[in-house]
Amino acid sequence: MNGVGIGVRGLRPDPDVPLPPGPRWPSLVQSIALIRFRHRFQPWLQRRYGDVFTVRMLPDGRPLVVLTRPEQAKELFAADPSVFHAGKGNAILGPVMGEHSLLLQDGDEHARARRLLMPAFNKQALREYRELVSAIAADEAAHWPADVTLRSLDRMNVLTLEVILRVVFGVTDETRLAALRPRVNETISIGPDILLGFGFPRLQEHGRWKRAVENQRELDELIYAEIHERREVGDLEMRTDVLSQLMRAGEGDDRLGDAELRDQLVTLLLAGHETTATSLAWALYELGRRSDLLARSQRAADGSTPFGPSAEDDAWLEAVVKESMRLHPVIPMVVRTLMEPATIAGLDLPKGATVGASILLAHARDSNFTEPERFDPERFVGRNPAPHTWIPFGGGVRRCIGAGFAQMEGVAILREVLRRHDVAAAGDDEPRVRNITSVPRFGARIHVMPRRAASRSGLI
Ligand code: HEM
Repeated sequence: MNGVGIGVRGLRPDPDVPLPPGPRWPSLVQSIALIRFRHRFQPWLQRRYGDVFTVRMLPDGRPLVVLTRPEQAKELFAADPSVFHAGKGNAILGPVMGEHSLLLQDGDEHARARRLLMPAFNKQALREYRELVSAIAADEAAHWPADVTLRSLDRMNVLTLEVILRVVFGVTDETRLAALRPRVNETISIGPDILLGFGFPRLQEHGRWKRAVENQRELDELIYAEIHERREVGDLEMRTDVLSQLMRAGEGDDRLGDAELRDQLVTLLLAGHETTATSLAWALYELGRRSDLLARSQRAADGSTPFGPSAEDDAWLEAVVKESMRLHPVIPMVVRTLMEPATIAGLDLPKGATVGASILLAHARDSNFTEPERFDPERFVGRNPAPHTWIPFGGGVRRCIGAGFAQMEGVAILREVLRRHDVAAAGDDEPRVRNITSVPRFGARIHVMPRRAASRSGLI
C-alpha cells in the first residue's frame, strides 16, 4: 500500500542491472529520508534526478524505482498482478491484520478475497450505509462545544472510528461497542516498533509488546463473539452492514471463514479509519482558511432545493473531499515488487526490484494541476482530472477497495458538520509523518462556532 517494507525477504535483485539515477548515500540515510522526510525529499529527488529515480532502502540497499508521470502510473497499475506483487511489501502488518488480509495477499488468493469483498463496497451498498453514517455524524457534530478551538483530526478520528464500528463491523449492542472502543483504539495506535517486535516471541512477554498481544487477543474474542452471534441469530439477509455482507458473500465452500472475516475486518479498520479522518480534517482546515469556499460548502450542506440537497450540492462537497485528498495525500506512494524481471516505463527491471508511483509528486505536478499548491475544489466540479493524475487510492486490481466508501463518508460527515458549524482555521499547519500516513502536524486546528441560521432551524 505504502512502502512500509520495500522488497521481499530473500529476493535480492541482481545488482548488475543498471537502474535510474539516485543518491549514493547509505541505505539507512535514504530510507529515513524517504519515510520521515518524504514531503521534502521526494520533490528534491525529482528536481535532482528527473521523473524516474532510484532510492536504496534498508536492509541491504535494495532498489525502489520511483515513477512520477501519469503515463508511468498507468503502466504500473495495469501491470500483470502475478508479476507485480503488492502484498509482500505490507508483510510487517501481518501480525495485526492476519495472514488472510486483503492487503497482504497476492495472486489467486488476493483475487478471491477481492471478489468476495467487492459487493460490500458497490454503489448499492454505499447508498445503504449513507443514512447511518449521516446519523452518526449528526450526533457527533451536534455535541461539539460552542465557540471552541479543537483539533479537527481528533474529532474526525472519533467519527470515522464510530463509522467503522457501526457501519463496517455492524455492532449495535452498546455493551459490546463500549468493550470494542478501547481495544480498537489500542490496535490503531500500534506503531512500527511494536509491529517489528511481533517477530520476536520473547519480546511479547514484556511491557508494551505484552500489552499489544493481550489487547489483540481481547479484540479477537470480541470480533469472534460478534461473528458467532450473527450466525446464530440468522438475520444476515436483513442486515446491511459490511460484516453481514461479507458473511453472505460466496457460495458453498467459497465463503469467508471466521478467521478470514476477522482478518478482513481488522484490515478495513486499519486501512479505512485514519486515512479518511485525516482527509476530512484537512478539508475542514482548508475551508476554515477561505470564507468564500466555506460559504459555498455550507450552502451545499444545507441543500439548495426545497427538498434538500441536490446532485450539484453533493458534487461540490465531493469536490472538497477530493481536493483535500489531492493537496494533502495521506499515503505518499503505492509500490509493487517484481516476482520476475519485467519492463515498465521503458525500464528493464530485475526480479526483486520494487517500483512505486509517487502520489505526492503526481498531485503536486504543475503539468497535472494548475497552481497545484492552491486548495481549489472547483477543479473537480463537473469534470474529472486527466487519467492517472489524481491517484490518492492507487490503482489497478489493488485500487483501494474503500475509495467509494471514503468519499461517501466524507460528503456525509462534511454535510452534518457544516450544517451546524462555522469553522475558522486556528493557525497554520503542515504535514508530518505518523507511521505510514501523513497527518497534520498540529491536528488541523479549527475554531468552531455554531451557525446562527442553523440554530434558528433547530439543528443545534
Ligand atoms: C481517504 C481515505 C483513503 C485513502 C487515501 C486510501 C488509500 C489507499 C491506497 C493508496 C491503497 C493502496 C492501493 C494500491 O496499492 O494501488 C489502499 C488500499 C486499500 N484500502 Fe484504502 N484508502 C482510504 C480509505 C479506505 C477505506 C474507508 C477502506 C475500507 C473501509 C479502505 C480499505 C482498503 C483496503 C482493504 C485496501 C487493500 C486493497 C487491495 O490490496 O486489494 N481504504 N487504500
